[in-house]
Amino acid sequence: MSSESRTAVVIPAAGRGVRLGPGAPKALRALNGTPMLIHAVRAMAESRAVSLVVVVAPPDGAQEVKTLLDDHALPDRTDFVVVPGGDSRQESVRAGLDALPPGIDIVLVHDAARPLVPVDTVDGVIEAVRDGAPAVVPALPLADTVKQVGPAEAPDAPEPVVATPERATLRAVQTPQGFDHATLRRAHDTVTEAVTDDAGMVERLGLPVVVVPGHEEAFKVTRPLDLVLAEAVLARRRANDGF
Ligand SMILES: Nc1ccn([C@@H]2O[C@H](COP(=O)(O)OP(=O)(O)OP(=O)(O)O)[C@@H](O)[C@H]2O)c(=O)n1
Ligand SMILES: C[C@](O)(CO)[C@H](O)COP(=O)(O)O
Repeated sequence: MSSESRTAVVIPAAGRGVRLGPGAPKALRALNGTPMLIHAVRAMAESRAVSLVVVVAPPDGAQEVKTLLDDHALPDRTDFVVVPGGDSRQESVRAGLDALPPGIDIVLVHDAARPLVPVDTVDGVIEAVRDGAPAVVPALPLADTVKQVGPAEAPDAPEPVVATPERATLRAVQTPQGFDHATLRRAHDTVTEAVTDDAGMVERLGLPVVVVPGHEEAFKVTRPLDLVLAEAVLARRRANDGF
């Protein structure tokens, strides 16, 4: 695929953010006074390769999201579309794919909940798809040892550990994940099992998925402490911009 290939991003932003606790839908909560979704949209539109961003809004929040995008400065070279999402991330991504116009060669899928991904990570994913990989995930090695557990023998009993996977072979996967458009479309048209990421659907087609370096700042805002970390990262960026 050449550097002329047209790249779009689907941003699933329709989740509630239950693990973050009560409040507005997660993507609409503020970081340094700006909705998380706007940070995520800016992070993706910062890549010069991205010409279209499809935001998948909470089912009852599409108009609110359109207004948000209108009210915040975004690059002129990028087009924006907003569609309502579904009950699961997988359904929301599919709604975003359905909104893509003809002529898109590369599709990135990026969580609104990863608002601080650096543009170099985005461009690294795009480059790997351009180089011929049908599916690309940014990922980091694990810091913790991971245990596989079995079912507890009683509701109050502790879970038994059944295995310790070799940590050196494990990676924590982030977004944006990048795809040849036809491959991702086929995956969403074919795979019916519930999966937690889009690359997992391509794996089920038997096609290769490759890893490129992720970034610590591409972490997912999932629990309350992640908000503290995100604010700290933004404060550090502001301080660095001051020099
Ligand atoms: N029905 C859904 C569920 C999730 N997402 C999006 O998928 C991304 C990753 O999901 P996650 O972090 O799990 O978000 P939530 O589902 O909102 O979190 P929780 O499970 O805590 O409710 C988020 O940008 C979220 O908005 C979505 O578009 N549609
Ligand atoms: C897509 C993802 O962010 C990759 O790590 C992750 O799988 C989303 O999972 P969640 O269950 O929606 O938090």
